[in-house]
Amino acid sequence: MDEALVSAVCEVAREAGRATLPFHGGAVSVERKGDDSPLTAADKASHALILDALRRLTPDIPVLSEESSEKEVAGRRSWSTFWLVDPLDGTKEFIKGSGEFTVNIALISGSGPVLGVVHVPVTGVTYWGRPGAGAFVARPGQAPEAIRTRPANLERLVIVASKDHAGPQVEALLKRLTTASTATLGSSLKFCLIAEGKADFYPRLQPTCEWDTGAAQCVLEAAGGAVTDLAGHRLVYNKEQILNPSFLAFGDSRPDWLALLEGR
Ligand SMILES: Nc1ncnc2c1ncn2[C@@H]1O[C@H](COP(=O)(O)O)[C@@H](OP(=O)(O)O)[C@H]1O
Ligand SMILES: [Mg+2]
Repeated sequence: MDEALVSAVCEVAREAGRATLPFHGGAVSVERKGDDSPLTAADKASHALILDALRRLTPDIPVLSEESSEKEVAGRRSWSTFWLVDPLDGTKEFIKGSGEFTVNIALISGSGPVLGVVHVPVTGVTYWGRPGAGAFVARPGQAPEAIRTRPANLERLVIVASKDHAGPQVEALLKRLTTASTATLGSSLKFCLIAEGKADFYPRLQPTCEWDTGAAQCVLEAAGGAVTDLAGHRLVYNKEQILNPSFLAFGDSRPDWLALLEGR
């Protein structure tokens, strides 16, 4: 993959982020999808912009977005390479006006991501990563920097968890670990904090879909971390079900994260 494609995809994510901002921070009208999850005009604007831009950039690579039809979701099984897009991850946080939402674009090849771009519209920060090429962050007005996960210090862990969908087992862990500091955050930002060495562990036992994790998993893996199911297998893509299993995301693979989660 050439660097020009990587830069172009980062620019698509930034443009999509700019398209969400006029809808942010005011009274935003919310529709409910078939599964009762929220949908705003910002999700739709970002989806339309990304679809159009990726189709122009790589006409031969199909695109699957959270806002694609169910027919397209089912049709993806025959694709070997495709763009996997969450045009606005953290819609609940977007509606609250918290700024903890992201634009996510992954390139899936076979069963895993080979490029991931996560953009944070409110701060203008963009993360990207490719296996073997490393992970990077670009902050507005600054040159891109390489990012790496950090070794976990079990006495001073930083644990990140969903603000809206943590669930009882993760909440119990956060209460039990008095030596850890915790941050609850919306969206794929949680993976990015681990990728840049500011947090150690993100346990996720509540449902997510492949588009919620593909781009950020790629950034985290390229930064030295991993995302596994509870049996320790890498989270994979283009599964029969678009839903992911419960997973553990971490920067350092040495600690027994499942034992920590289960209080063993
Ligand atoms: N019941 C459910 N089934 C599938 N995915 C769910 C879900 N509840 C939440 N999610 C996913 O969790 C994401 C939010 O995660 P978090 O709480 O970490 O911000 C949502 O992303 P969207 O905001 O893109 O819909 C949604 O895709
Ligand atoms: Mg999402």
